[in-house]
Amino acid sequence: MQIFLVGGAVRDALLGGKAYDRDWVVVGATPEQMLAQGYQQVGKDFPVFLHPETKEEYALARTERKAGVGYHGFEVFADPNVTLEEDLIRRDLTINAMAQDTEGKVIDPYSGLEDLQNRILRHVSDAFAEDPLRVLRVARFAAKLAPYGFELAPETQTLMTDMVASGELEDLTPERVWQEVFKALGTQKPSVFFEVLDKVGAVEVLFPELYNLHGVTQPIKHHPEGDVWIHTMMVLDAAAKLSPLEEVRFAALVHDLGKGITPKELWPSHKGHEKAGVPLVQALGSRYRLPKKLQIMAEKVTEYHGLIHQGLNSEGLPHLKPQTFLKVLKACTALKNPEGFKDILLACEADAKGRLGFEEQFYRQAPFWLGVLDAALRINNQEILATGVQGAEIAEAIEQARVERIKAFIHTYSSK
Ligand SMILES: Nc1ccn([C@@H]2O[C@H](COP(=O)(O)OP(=O)(O)OP(=O)(O)O)[C@@H](O)[C@H]2O)c(=O)n1
Repeated sequence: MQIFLVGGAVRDALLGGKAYDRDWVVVGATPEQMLAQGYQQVGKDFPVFLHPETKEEYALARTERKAGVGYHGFEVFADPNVTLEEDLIRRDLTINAMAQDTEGKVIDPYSGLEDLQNRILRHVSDAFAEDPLRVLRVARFAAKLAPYGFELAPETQTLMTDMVASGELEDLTPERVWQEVFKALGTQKPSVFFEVLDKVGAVEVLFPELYNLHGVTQPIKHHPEGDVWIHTMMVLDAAAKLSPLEEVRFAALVHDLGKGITPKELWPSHKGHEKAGVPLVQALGSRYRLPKKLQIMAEKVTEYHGLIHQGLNSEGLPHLKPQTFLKVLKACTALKNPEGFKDILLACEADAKGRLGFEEQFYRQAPFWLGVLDAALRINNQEILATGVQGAEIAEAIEQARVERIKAFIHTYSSK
């Protein structure tokens, strides 16, 4: 029986990076023989085993993974009927189809090293087409490896385009699709993921709401670079620079979906696109069964980013009524979760970075909104109760006091 390190761990080590997962493949042993040698089977339908010496590390790794620290466990895949070369040829990309023996020697029957050095994402064989998820995996690797500048091999791009055209992506479970999207959102340049998917026709199939943003124009003064799709990709990458949270990045991705359905007579201002976008974000969220936290932030940013940008006008002066400021804060649950509101502001800052001439303005906008929030939160309940109000009137009095505090803050701010 021989054991080889395979996949991402070999690839990332050769790239000089750090690997979290370590996958091994065993050649020449049956599951029974592995069990007899002390390996522990962890997968029911698929032969996945735990190395006898790594049980503790595995247990620790599972806790670490839960805490989001990373994963250093060992998983051993074994199929007694295949050789190492047969195993590797069934893998997705040549850079993922290298193995390393226990002495550290690299086994590379499909020129993965050459592709790694030339920064090429190339499929190993026709077996690539057996799993349509690989279309998303390749896009995700392009995003993950973007700092190294990887390109898609033309033949791989053609195969991916054919796979998309055949309609098989529609059979993927929402969970598998979302898992890839989520990982891609975590990369330094998530736009690469969507650009690659778009190139092979997969955005139209999987995210028609995003696809609709192509060719939709906006005011040229702020968007000399192009349409809402390009703006969205810029905003997404800006969000990735501003926040490690997938919630913020996803909100940035979907914040302008409404522009894809605004009637042409409302171009390029797209008045009302914020509200119009909310049902689209909801539909996308339920299609992929997105986590609630992520979904809620995306809906809030979509609905309120326009108003948040109008907190201060272009001269830097407060621009909304105190009641409207309070309405936005309440709708964004900022009064209950001030830290969460900061994340909403980050998504709006990313939006400003995707518009020429807005970034500077936003640097004043965010602290201003936090000032408004602080004013709204500075309510002394005792003071309110001392006025003698009772029952339902208490809530009204608190509301009124909040409006007054915001008014006072706006006044001080404007007279500075
Ligand atoms: N649909 C899939 C899933 C996995 N693999 C193979 O299984 C390995 C391990 O898969 P995974 O852990 O998902 O990816 P990694 O390459 O380890 O990369 P990362 O950890 O960055 O996701 C891959 O390298 C690849 O060889 C594959 O060919 N096709």
